[in-house]
Parts: sequence; C-alpha cells; structure tokens
Amino acid sequence: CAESKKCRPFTVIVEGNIGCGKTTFLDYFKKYTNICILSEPIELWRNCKGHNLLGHMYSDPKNWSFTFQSYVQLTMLQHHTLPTNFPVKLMERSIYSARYCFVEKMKRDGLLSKPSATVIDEWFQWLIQNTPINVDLVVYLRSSPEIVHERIKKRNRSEEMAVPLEYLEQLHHLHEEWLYYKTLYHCPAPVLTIDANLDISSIAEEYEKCEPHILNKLPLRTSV
Ligand SMILES: Cc1cc2cn([C@H]3C[C@H](O)[C@@H](CO)O3)c(=O)nc2[nH]1
Repeated sequence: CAESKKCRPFTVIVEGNIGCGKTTFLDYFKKYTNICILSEPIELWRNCKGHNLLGHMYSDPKNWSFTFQSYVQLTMLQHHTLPTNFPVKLMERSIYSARYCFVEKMKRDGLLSKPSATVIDEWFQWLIQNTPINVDLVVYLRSSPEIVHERIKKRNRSEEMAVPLEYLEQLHHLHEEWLYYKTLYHCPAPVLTIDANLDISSIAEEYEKCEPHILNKLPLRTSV
C-alpha cells in the first residue's frame, strides 16, 4: 500500500536527550511484526563514504557542525519518506529534532555560523512544506541531564566520551521548550510524555501505557 497515497503509515517519532533510552524503547516494540522500526542511522553518520562525520563534529564542532547536521537532515528525510507496507512507522528522532534541538543548540553556541544555520533552515522549511513528512504522534522520553550523563558514560560510545553535563542540560532545555512547555517551535503532532528516568527494570510498564497509542488503537486524549 506504499504506492497509494491514502494509506501512509501511522508515523510515531521517539524524541529525547542523548542517553534517555530511545534504543531500549524501540527494542521493546520489535515484538510486533507489523511495525516499521527506523533507528537513528548513526552508523551512516560514522561512515559516510568513509568519513566519520559524527567523530569530526565532536572533535571539531566549529568546522564540522554544518557538514554533520546537513547529512543528518538528509538521513532523517530518507527515513521520513521511506515507503513501507506496515501500518505503523516508529522512528528514532526526526527532521524536527534535528532542526529544533541540535541545530538550534549549535546555532546558539555559535558552532554554526549565521549563514550556515540559515542554509540548513532554508532546506528544513522547504522540506517540511514540500515533501511527504507526516508525523502522527511524538513520544517524548523525558529525562534528567544528570541521569543521562551517567548512562552515556556507562555506554561509552567513543565519540561521546567528552560530552559535558552542561551540553546535556542545554539539550534537555531545548527538548523541554519544544515538547513539554511548547514555547519554542511548533510541535508536529500530539506528544505522549514518558518518565525516562525510570530504571530499565521498571520502565516496561511505562511503555505499556503508550502501546495502544503507538499501535494507533486509541486516539490520544489531549490531557495525556
Ligand atoms: C536528528 C538528530 C540526531 C542527532 C544526534 N546527534 C548526536 C547526539 C549523539 O551523540 C549521537 C547519536 O544520537 O549523535 C547530533 O549531534 N545531532 C542530531 N540530530
């Protein structure tokens, strides 16, 4: 049914700070055979025709943020527009968090020059108006910077080892402005917030809470 316009998949984007548990969340839904699950293409970011753009970005952000975020925007667009016959598409992050959280932060920190931030935004604005990027639900894994900082250290992804708490705090505030207080940019769909600080042993019941919404079995009550 990917060909015919009318039955595009119910699309859910999973958003949250680095280390908040997005991969764990996606893994929980792998038990369903009819969900198209798209993890963040981090291996592409680490190896774009042999270039580790993620590594460059973390080691020299002033010189590489534009290149990295430009490629992130492309890979996210590829996920948004990937045809699927499954009724549900579950994506890790999106073209929206790329622009409203990460590019925003690099812009505010001066890691992206004004001309570079403008060019990325020109692409972003055109893309969301002219390409079939339809998001039906946002799952916000809401976490505290201190907790995700500990998790990142334990996970010890090489490029992230030097990520300071302060970076995570700013990224957290951008997610809060965008998805919780909704004072930053427009939100593409209703938001279901999950307490991502819960320990992995007790988080499953939090996931169960949103299962019916992700499977598009229940309309989301706005008060959720
Ligand atoms: C959409 C989007 C995801 C994303 C991830 N990242 C970084 C944060 C993590 O260290 C790593 C994997 O999420 O990439 C980024 O700098 N910019 C991004 N933009």
